[in-house]
Amino acid sequence: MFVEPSHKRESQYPGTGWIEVICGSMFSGKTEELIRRLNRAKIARQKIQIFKPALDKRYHEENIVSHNDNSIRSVPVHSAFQIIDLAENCEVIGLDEVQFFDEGIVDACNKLADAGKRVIVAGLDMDFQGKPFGCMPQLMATAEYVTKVHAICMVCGEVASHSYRLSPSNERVLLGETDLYEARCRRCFNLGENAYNLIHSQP
Ligand SMILES: Nc1ncnc2c1ncn2[C@@H]1O[C@H](COP(=O)(O)OP(=O)(O)O)[C@@H](O)[C@H]1O
Ligand SMILES: Cc1cn([C@H]2C[C@H](O)[C@@H](COP(=O)(O)O)O2)c(=O)[nH]c1=O
Ligand SMILES: [Zn+2]
Repeated sequence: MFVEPSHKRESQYPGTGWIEVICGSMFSGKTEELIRRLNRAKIARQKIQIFKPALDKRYHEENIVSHNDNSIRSVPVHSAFQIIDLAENCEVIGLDEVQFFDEGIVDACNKLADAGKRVIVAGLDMDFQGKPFGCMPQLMATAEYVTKVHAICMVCGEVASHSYRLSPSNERVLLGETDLYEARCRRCFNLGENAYNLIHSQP
């Protein structure tokens, strides 16, 4: 479990912030982990602000909601630039679904961290094709802390790191939940649509 860096760090190096990345497949618990960290910052009476890309309106217009129905209030934003201004007066910034932000998000997160803020981002590390998703590689490279969380493979019950798309669409962005995606391990992801037959017919 991730434990926040000591407050001593802040007094040793005043004005130094940092970036935390929470990544993994769909259903791996990224949003739950983001909410957990932000709630702890709230308990510590830190000023927090949470953002999500405006395009993600699956569960709620404003709230960030996990597949487990945990939720926290957030501000939908259209571009990375908006975040710098909106986050000016807070100490801790949370971003969900960060893979959907434009490429300016990497600079924005680094500027905020340089300005002494704790920046916690959660996002898909891979798309439905198993390719690195948007800004995620750059964010992971420039973050101080990277946590990869895992789901359970819906086919075989192993640890899952991939998001398997159940529809034939090839668009990179296709919002959905269990209607369109399932978590899979590498083997079942590569087996594709035959995975259930192949895995469950083995002696
Ligand atoms: N295949 C799965 N593996 C693990 N958890 C799953 C799976 N399918 C549904 N869940 C639920 O999803 C929750 C995690 O939701 P969430 O934090 O929103 O994940 P993420 O943001 O990574 O998509 C789990 O606590 C569990 O209740
Ligand atoms: C793999 C993949 C996912 N998406 C969409 C599907 C969901 O709306 C979000 C991910 O949500 P979660 O909180 O991580 O479960 O992203 C997509 O548009 N393209 C993809 O390749
Ligand atoms: Zn599997």
